[in-house]
Amino acid sequence: MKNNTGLPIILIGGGGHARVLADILVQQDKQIAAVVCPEPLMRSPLFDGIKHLSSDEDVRRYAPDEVSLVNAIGMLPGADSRKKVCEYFLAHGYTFESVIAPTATVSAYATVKQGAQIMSGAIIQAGAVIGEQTIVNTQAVIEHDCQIGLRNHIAPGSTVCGEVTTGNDVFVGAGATIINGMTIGSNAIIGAGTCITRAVEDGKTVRR
Ligand SMILES: CC(=O)SCCNC(=O)CCNC(=O)[C@H](O)C(C)(C)COP(=O)(O)OP(=O)(O)OC[C@H]1O[C@@H](n2cnc3c(N)ncnc32)[C@H](O)[C@@H]1OP(=O)(O)O
Repeated sequence: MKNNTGLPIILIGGGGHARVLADILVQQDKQIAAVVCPEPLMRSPLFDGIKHLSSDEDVRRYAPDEVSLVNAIGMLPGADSRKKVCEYFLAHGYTFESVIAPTATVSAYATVKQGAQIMSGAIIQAGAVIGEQTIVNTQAVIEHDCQIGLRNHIAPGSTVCGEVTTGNDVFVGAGATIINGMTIGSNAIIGAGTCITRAVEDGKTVRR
């Protein structure tokens, strides 16, 4: 019941993304020590028997070398809670665990950076780099040699073709396609179902 750092895991967040992550961690026989959520936890067998902490300050009763964190707050356009949690705990010396679902396919020649989350059925091809804290969600495809920045969310079913570069805090909506070689600026939002055929500037929202 250990994770890959050998430390018990604290899940920061108790919503839908947290339950999907908990499902993966349980499948991998990893130890979830606690879930942090200011509201009462949704009744779910996934959280049975797991300690409920209600604030980030509660986490600080654990020393940074006693636990490993998983950022279980989802990322939707315009919401910055995931980013704030990340910055707060890194500043206090904690480490975020990466999560790679057993059904994800990650090339041995790809790089998945610290705290990234590769969800069920996602595919990461050779030469791709997935930035820290980025979510590659269910069945998303990151093709060869893409450079995906820090804290992106590549939502379910989206396709990022070869040699695409994204900045930081980019959101790529469900089912979107980015054709090969494109550059997507930091904080850009790509609407669900959009096909991107031109570069997208920092902070731009593009929809169909
Ligand atoms: C596990 C998970 O569930 S992960 C979550 C995955 N979720 C997603 O991928 C959702 C991504 N979000 C979107 O695509 C959003 O709609 C955004 C961010 C592009 C736009 O959001 P907003 O600016 O708030 O748009 P809003 O909802 O107000 O809609 C404005 C108009 O644009 C339309 N619109 C919204 N999104 C899209 C889209 N992706 N493509 C085409 N039209 C859209 C709306 O129908 C609406 O049209 P109307 O004025 O004719 O009624």
